[in-house]
Amino acid sequence: MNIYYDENMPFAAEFFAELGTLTAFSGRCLQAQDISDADVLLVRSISQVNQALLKDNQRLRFVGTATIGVDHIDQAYLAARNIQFSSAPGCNAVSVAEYVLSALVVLAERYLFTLADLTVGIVGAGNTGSRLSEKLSALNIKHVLCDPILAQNPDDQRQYVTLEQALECDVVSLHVPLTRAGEHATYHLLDAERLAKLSDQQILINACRGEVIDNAALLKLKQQGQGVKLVLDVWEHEPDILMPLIDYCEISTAHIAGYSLEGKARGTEILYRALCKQLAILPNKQLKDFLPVPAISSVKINSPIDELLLNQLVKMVYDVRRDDAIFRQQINTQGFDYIRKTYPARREFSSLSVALNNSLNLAMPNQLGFNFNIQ
Ligand SMILES: NC(=O)C1=CN([C@@H]2O[C@H](COP(=O)(O)OP(=O)(O)OC[C@H]3O[C@@H](n4cnc5c(N)ncnc54)[C@H](O)[C@@H]3O)[C@@H](O)[C@H]2O)C=CC1
Ligand SMILES: O=C(O)C(=O)[C@H](O)COP(=O)(O)O
Repeated sequence: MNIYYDENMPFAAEFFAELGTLTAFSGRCLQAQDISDADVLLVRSISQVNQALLKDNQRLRFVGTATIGVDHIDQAYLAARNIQFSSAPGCNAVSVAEYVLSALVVLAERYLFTLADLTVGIVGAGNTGSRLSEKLSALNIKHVLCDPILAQNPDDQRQYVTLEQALECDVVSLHVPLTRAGEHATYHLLDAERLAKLSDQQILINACRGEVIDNAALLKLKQQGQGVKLVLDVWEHEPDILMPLIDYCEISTAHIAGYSLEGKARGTEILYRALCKQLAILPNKQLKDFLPVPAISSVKINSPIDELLLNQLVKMVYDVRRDDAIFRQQINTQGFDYIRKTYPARREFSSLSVALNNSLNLAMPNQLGFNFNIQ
């Protein structure tokens, strides 16, 4: 069985070598002739999987994308050809939530505000939005959810607000899929009219898909003095992004919000399990056997935990300023994809054990994700 996989898929060899002959490819420039003899194709978000890519292949049985987003996959075409498909729902949701939290911590320090005074509007309350909600709850940060699709689900007991209400919050964080049609289409959800209503007291974070914000309209508004503070991880037309927008960002990064090692590798693991199921074999490998020991795995806290201390912990595991600095330094010389391909290993909060003194700390903010324990 010929298995072709994106070279930017951690532990692909460890998971898949037993199942077939492996060939790695570079995702952005993948072409039909490269995969004409593939039985299994494993991609990431930068490969468009459609009729044009698959036209020379008559034997493909399985396509997997090690990502949450599926806007690069023509699922109707795969179904019409009876090719099994799997994505990796939720694989890097924690990573995205930790990116947003790190950005908020950095901006709180930059502008001297207290996170607990903020209200965050989470637009899209699926996996990434929900993980963010849990972490904000742990920090007592008020937040509201906007998700008109989940709001219709009688089994979902959460309270929802409208998009216009979410856009009035101190922080607006976008967590929707990119959809171009239908009642809840998200393409240019934040168009010129909605963007114009945001003020310089607000923070707008986009770590879902660039096309959810009209980037040209945003740039025009910024050039006219629009003050909203921007955190952009995703951009329209990646990798050929609207470069002048970078200078108007507080934090700008190269679509790496979901790039924790755990997040990327969970995507590989989910596809391994899906392929095993398709082949009717029992999976015998798991991610925890491959993840390296983190550089810093434990710390001890000797005072009561408060917001400042928690902010320090967040930055210790992931400080988004590093990614922002690399982006600004390398985007002109190396380009968008190079920054992503050479992304250093970044671990999730759960990789850090935090020992607390029980007599000083009555409650542990477990939902934040650190591995708290009492000593
Ligand atoms: N920057 C990055 O590295 C990453 C970006 N993403 C992007 O984030 C997106 C969201 O990820 P998940 O939360 O895991 O997906 P999900 O599918 O679990 O949740 C998305 C939620 O958005 C809601 N939604 C859809 N249209 C909406 C609208 N018009 N208004 C409000 N809510 C709407 C859906 O009902 C759903 O609950 C992905 O589709 C992907 O494009 C995901 C992972 C990493
Ligand atoms: O999971 C998603 O959806 C994402 O946006 C991924 O983090 C994108 O990573 P690549 O697939 O572009 O490496």
